[in-house]
Amino acid sequence: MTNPIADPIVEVPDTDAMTPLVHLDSTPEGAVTVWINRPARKNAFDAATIAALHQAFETLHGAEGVRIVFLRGVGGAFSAGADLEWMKAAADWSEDDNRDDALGLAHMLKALHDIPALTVALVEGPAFGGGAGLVAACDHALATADAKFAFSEVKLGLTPATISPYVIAALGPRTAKLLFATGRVFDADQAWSYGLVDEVFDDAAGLVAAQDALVEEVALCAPGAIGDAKALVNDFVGQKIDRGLLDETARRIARRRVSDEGQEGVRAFLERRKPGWTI
Ligand SMILES: CC(C)(COP(=O)([O-])OP(=O)([O-])OC[C@H]1O[C@@H](n2cnc3c(N)ncnc32)[C@H](O)[C@@H]1OP(=O)([O-])[O-])[C@@H](O)C(=O)NCCC(=O)NCCSC(=O)C[C@@](C)(O)CC(=O)[O-]
Repeated sequence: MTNPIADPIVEVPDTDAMTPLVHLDSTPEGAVTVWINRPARKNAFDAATIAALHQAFETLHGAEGVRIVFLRGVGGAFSAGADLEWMKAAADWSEDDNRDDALGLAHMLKALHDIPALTVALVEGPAFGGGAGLVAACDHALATADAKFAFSEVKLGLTPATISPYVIAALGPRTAKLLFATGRVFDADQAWSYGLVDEVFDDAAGLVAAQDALVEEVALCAPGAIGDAKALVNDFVGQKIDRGLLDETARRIARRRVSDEGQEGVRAFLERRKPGWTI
């Protein structure tokens, strides 16, 4: 597979420009940052933003050498969830047309969930509704102390439907029910206690330092092995430990043992040298 991100270094805008809606920014260590760029709408996503995010996430499925993917909002807000102007327009459509439209969001979230690299949300400011859903759909989340969260859908007469599988997995059913039913706003420390956020930092500088440390840490690891390790969790969560699962786990380590990465990593350890990953 070749890296489909031909020219991934994109300057991150400091303006309120509404296009392009999503930027990919990458480093030689295999770290990619996906920026949601609708700061004038607090990075709320409409159909076009969802399509752009979906495309970015799909691109990362086939991108060789990508070890870690960060998701961040331009302008100090993570995301205010579904664009309510877009939702309002959808009121004129039939229920079936609304379902087809909502499937776009459901598929975008699944594409994020399925990225082989470790995905990390970097949350500053509001992450409301579907924005908090994006945080839950990532594997890991870091936040600044000013971050605030809400599953505010019920206050709008809606439900957090397409995001719910990821939120329930991250928070567990009891907390998810409470937060879904009240729509209450909660802060970064509360998000940490609920398991939606893994670490809280005083400010954006602390967030970026933690981001850099993670990039350095995963740069030592084989990118293909990271993808396979993450797939173990996605594929085996909740599975019964039966004969079929034992066979599957043995098949997965066998595949790694015969891989170039597996052979190079073990050889390098025994030869007391750093492994030379090809990417
Ligand atoms: C985010 C804060 C706290 C920031 O609060 P703030 O910092 O005080 O900023 P603000 O409220 O002044 O917002 C700045 C601008 O962004 C706009 N804006 C802001 N949010 C949206 C939005 N979602 N859609 C469209 N526009 C939005 C807002 O209208 C305003 O526009 P301006 O007046 O400058 O022209 C506040 O704006 C707010 O409460 N926004 C609504 C957040 C919300 O309830 N989101 C849930 C959306 S429903 C959803 O996500 C459904 C989904 C996806 O979960 C369904 C499913 O799971 O299937």
